[in-house]
Amino acid sequence: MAASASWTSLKPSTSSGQVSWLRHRPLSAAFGVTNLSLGRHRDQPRRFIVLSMDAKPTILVAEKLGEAGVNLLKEFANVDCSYNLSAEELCTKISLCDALIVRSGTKVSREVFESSAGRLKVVGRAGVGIDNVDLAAATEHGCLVVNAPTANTVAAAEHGIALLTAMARNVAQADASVKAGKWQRNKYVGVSLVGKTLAVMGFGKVGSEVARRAKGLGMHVIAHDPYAAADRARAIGVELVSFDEAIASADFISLHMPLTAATSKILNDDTFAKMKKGVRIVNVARGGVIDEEALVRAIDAGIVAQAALDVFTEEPPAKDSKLVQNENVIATPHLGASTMEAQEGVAIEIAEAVVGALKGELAATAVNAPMVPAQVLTELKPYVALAEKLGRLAVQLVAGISGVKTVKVTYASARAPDDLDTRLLRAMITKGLIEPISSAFVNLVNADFTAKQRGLRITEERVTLDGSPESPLELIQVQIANVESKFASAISDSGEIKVEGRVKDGIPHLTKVGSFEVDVSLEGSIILCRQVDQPGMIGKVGRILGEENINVSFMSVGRIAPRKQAVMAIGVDEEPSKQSLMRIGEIPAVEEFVYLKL
Ligand SMILES: NC(=O)c1ccc[n+]([C@@H]2O[C@H](COP(=O)([O-])OP(=O)(O)OC[C@H]3O[C@@H](n4cnc5c(N)ncnc54)[C@H](O)[C@@H]3O)[C@@H](O)[C@H]2O)c1
Ligand SMILES: O=C(O)[C@H](O)COP(=O)(O)O
Repeated sequence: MAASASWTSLKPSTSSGQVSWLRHRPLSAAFGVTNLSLGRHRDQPRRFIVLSMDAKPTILVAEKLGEAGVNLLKEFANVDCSYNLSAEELCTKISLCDALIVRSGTKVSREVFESSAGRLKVVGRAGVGIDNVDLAAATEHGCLVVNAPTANTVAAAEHGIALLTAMARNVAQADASVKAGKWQRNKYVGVSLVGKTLAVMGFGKVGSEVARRAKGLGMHVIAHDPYAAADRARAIGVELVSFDEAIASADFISLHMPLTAATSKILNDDTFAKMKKGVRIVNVARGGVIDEEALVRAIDAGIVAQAALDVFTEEPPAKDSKLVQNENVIATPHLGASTMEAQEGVAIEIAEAVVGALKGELAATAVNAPMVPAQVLTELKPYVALAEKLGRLAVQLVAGISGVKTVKVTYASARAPDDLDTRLLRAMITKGLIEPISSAFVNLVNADFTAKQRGLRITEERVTLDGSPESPLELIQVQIANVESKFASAISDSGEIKVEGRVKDGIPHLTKVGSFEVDVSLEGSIILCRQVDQPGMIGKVGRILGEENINVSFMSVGRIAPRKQAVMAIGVDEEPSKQSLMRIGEIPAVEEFVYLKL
């Protein structure tokens, strides 16, 4: 990563040693949006992705969404409800959209992200499953993916139970028979559920609700989920067992895991062969977790007595699908989430998530970024700002020709290590490090990816302090190794550029530069001066700035010893002119200085 292209570095000759300053390119270019709003009162929420309030974003709703959700979106954005778009039409439209909302019927492929040319900032999945969204491509394009993970849980669980009971009592087949004018009471004798073993595969939100309801029907419920907590299962009277034990002992198997590389075709010829003869299968998860051809074979072989399917590998399945046409199979057209209540809930949940994300709030339902619970976020907010600003300062201290490759971040906290999630802080430091020197748009979603792509290695260290863990962090330190600095005093005794900051009264402060203690609030911009400590320096610098009507927000001097070298940190609200900066550099006692834009 070369720290040069976007800065103007001037080096006027002075009698007092090296003088240099850096001019930062406009932030709006880094964000790739127009009218970026940087002005922020300290009480305003910290924004992560900032879109101008006067440029209304455009949201494409590509599948039917509950009215309440659409109305919420319309309060904030231009909403384009265009359903049944072809892949080409979606790719064409997407370059004009800031957000896209889909259900399970739209493939949000890599081409969609590429076609958006960076404009698409959020994909909202109005439901749970995100297997129709190319998450890797979204992350690489810095596009946040949010879903609505809770609003349809009960609906899906109820549909699972509906299929379970309907299958056991041949409801669908018997109904069709009666409508065909028949009265086949002997043909449609069913099986009872009470006392039977149900294996719930995937003990997440839907799976656990199915388990709870099945217990109410008098079933013996076991579950398999490699990631579920045994005590959560035990609490509702469910035993967690291995995959093989689950499928071998079940009379009924209900699938509730996501479709992933590991779960794809998890029910196949081999696994069907291990099941009890006459097992009955319910699938309201994803069609792809079953090898559908193997299921037909297992039904034909009498291993599987019946299957009740809401989801299919291809949706809709082929009209002549052997599976769907099998008389021992009942099928519904992906109706798990389709209740009035669930759809209203999902629509509101996704509309709020998408609008929040477009406003720059951190999403609680982010799929490709760490979820930060609101409470944690509130607590971390000033540290998030501190982290970005330290990154921004540190990289501006690097001399133009040096390449930033290794950054070490140290967090000092009295909290236990697992009580402080630093992913958000690391992402913001990365953003601060990369954005001033590139055209990259860095956010919580793509921070790690962008750093890796640029060969930037960020290591983190935790220092556990004694004392009260009331505040999450005592200080953050950012060190850049193996570089030269525009401001030699920023190099610590161990040879790295080092900046350190703390939060004081909710405001981020720079508290150390190199080996010098300073104290300046990280607002506006900063001038760092190394000088010979002597009376009148603050006055001299203050007068130069005052003559240009530059407001000084903070000044602090950190020195080795009286009358020896000192570093003066001056916070300014406005950008001083080159002439004023040159005049500061020409003050005889000033040995070096740097102007840093936050
Ligand atoms: N048919 C519908 O309309 C409908 C509605 C809602 C949800 N769903 C689908 O149901 C599934 C579950 O949804 P959820 O909200 O309960 O999700 P969830 O994330 O809460 O639960 C999924 C569970 O599966 C577990 N799991 C992951 N890999 C596993 C594996 N190899 N073996 C066993 N368990 C594994 C996870 O640990 C997790 O506990 C998803 O596929 C979702 O898309 C379908
Ligand atoms: O994953 C889900 O939420 C369900 O499969 C529902 O999908 P749908 O929104 O397309 O009904």
